[in-house]
Amino acid sequence: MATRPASRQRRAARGSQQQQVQQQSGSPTSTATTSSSRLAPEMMSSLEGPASPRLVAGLDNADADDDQAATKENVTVTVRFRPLSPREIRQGEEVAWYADGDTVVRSEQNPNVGYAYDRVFAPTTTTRQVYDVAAQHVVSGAMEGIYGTIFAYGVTSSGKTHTMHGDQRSPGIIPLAVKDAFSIIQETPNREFLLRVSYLEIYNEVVNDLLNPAGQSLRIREDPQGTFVEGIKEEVVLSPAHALSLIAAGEEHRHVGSTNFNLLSSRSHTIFTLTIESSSYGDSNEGEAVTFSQLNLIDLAGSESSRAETTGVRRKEGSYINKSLLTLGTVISKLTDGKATHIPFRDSKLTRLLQSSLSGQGRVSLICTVTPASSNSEETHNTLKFAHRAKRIEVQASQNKIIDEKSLIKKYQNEIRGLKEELEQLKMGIITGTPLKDAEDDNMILWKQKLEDGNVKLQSRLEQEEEAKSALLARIQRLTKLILVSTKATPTSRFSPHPGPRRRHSFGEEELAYLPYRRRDIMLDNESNELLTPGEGFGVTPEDSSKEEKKNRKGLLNWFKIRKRDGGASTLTSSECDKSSLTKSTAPSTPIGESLNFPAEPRISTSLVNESESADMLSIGHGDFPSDGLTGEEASLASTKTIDHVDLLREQLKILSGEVALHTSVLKRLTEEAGRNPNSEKIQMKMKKISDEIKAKQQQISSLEKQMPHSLSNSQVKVDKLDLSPSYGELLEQLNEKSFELEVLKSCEGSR
Ligand SMILES: Nc1ncnc2c1ncn2[C@@H]1O[C@H](COP(=O)(O)OP(=O)(O)OP(=O)(O)O)[C@@H](O)[C@H]1O
Repeated sequence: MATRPASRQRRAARGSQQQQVQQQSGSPTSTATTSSSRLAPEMMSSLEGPASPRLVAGLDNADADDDQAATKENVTVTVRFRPLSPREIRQGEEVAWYADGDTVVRSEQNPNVGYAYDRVFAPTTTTRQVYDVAAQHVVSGAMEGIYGTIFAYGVTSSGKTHTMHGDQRSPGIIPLAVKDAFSIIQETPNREFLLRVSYLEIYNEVVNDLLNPAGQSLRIREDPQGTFVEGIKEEVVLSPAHALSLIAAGEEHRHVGSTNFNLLSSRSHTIFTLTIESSSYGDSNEGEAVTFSQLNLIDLAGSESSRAETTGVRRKEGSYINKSLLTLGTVISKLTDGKATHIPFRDSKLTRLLQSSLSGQGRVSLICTVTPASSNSEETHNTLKFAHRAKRIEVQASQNKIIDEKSLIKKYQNEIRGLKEELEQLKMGIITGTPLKDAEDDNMILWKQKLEDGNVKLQSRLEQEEEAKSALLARIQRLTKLILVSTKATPTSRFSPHPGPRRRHSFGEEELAYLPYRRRDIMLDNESNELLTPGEGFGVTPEDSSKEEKKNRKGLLNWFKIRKRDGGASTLTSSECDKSSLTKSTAPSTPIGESLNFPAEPRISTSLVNESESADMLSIGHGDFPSDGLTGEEASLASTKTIDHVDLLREQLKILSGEVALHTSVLKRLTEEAGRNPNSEKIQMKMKKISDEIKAKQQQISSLEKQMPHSLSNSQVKVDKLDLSPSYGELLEQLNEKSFELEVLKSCEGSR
């Protein structure tokens, strides 16, 4: 008996070699290749491939009609088999369903029962391959303004979280999509982008904000653009590592628990949303509508049979999960039966939030995860029927444009434009409406008088001008860096209607730190058994991947850190911004940067720095600032420096908090591992190392926090010391703006 499940399991693993396997089993379908004609007619669905990525309205010549243009597509439906788990094999489970070729799932018991989909992935398929077929076109569409939704559906323990989040060896659809989004920006030099993320869970029919623990029981509201969650926190993201660190922080708050079937079972549905705005690059975008879309990446909780849990909290969770999934099923049935007059979207939070996607706005990809195991045969059959129905949903892939006031990128672009004009005026000395020439004449007299008196007021005024210019530059630079552009120097092409060469992603260690090293280690078996599938290699050779790994060893988080320091350093120079002081900037300047005669930062880069450099950055502290008893010039420069320093401190705090979240997440996983392997010294050592790192980072956080008010009050004192004219006072007020992050947050919330 022990060998039978293994041979069955191998059969499921060899979808493409099914002919040979079926001959072994003597199955009546042994001569069949992937043929839909053998399927019961009512069970066949279209065998066409997944919707191809198409640009609906080319941005080059988009006019009002083009904007409305839409292409009808069907939801992309794929089925992913996971391998039998060691436990299932030990228990003598047999294969009940298997992949018959690339597009058909067939029942082992009744070979006439089969279902066809856009693609069926055998257990050996890597998540990278799943991504290429089931997700890439949705992600690239979203970057072009077409709403996109990708979700994993299946019974508990069938592999949804493995598919959507993955592990460090095999990152899931979410990290791959995040990485892809940033690669697309890099490959699109003619446009500028603003990306923000939100992350929520629906737990027991309550919507919680995973990025903000205070955001519990949020309300779902509607506006002409569709449903949205009121008060959800949105964060502008600057790099893949930044976005992934937010997911890591969010995962800390997600509800998971162990069930009879899965040690780490998701007890809530999660929706990770990437909001993408873009407009053409440069100053010519004034008045142009902004391309806007959202990409929803959804990890559903798994439906559970009554044998899963019979008591307590898990049972209650299970019934909420089942109810919302049932509503999802009903909604999909009604959407596809053509006669339904009422679609019960409002019957569950999940369907309410998915309403726009399911009613046809944008691309949808449904990845159904299934286990071949015979004990789950009935549940798998239900999943297959659900997937089959969903295939009939029609969606419209149309590009979305929005008007100014809804757009955050527009808000920033306008503000940058305004500040640049102000800066020009300041340079020409006309900012207060008092011609500088007159002022200069006055000042010449004053100058003589002051010289005679030994007063250096003019000097001070020149310094104030410099300071005001620096402040404007700093503000422009801070806003500019939120808008992402490619570092490629020459804009060559607009969005290409044809997909470009396939992007291959490699991740830095820290980017995936929130994921378990190898999720399969924590299956219910309490043993470190391998599932019978080879490790995933992302379609690259081990050699390639080890090279890539080395190249990215430090991950993009470090790039993010050093970039901040570059940004800080540049604002510390004079308004003329001596380029030689910024030789670290490896990428070409953006036009905005050039026109302002200061080097813009490389906003997408994989430049690597080592830990000691980031430690350097953290050591920028009081020592860098002039002590009391400064000359006017020193005080003036110091106030600018101090304000920039406060910004820098805030960003360092943000980065450190992200790192603490990542480390805490790793520690949590290690603790669970230690519970299962109490004698493993290696795990204990790792845990100690991680806790030490958390402590060290927490100390850094508290020392930075102590510096914050000190820096601010220092700055205030120094600014007060200067005898400021009202116009300079106004400009300096900008230096003392409220927290930059708070402002961004407010804008994000206000933009809904
Ligand atoms: N394709 C796969 N290849 C290898 N291992 C897999 C695969 N799919 C799932 N697994 C393993 O099976 C176990 C259960 O998977 P996972 O937690 O992703 O299921 P789930 O559907 O998200 O469950 P739940 O609904 O209970 O959260 C995990 O240990 C996971 O690593």
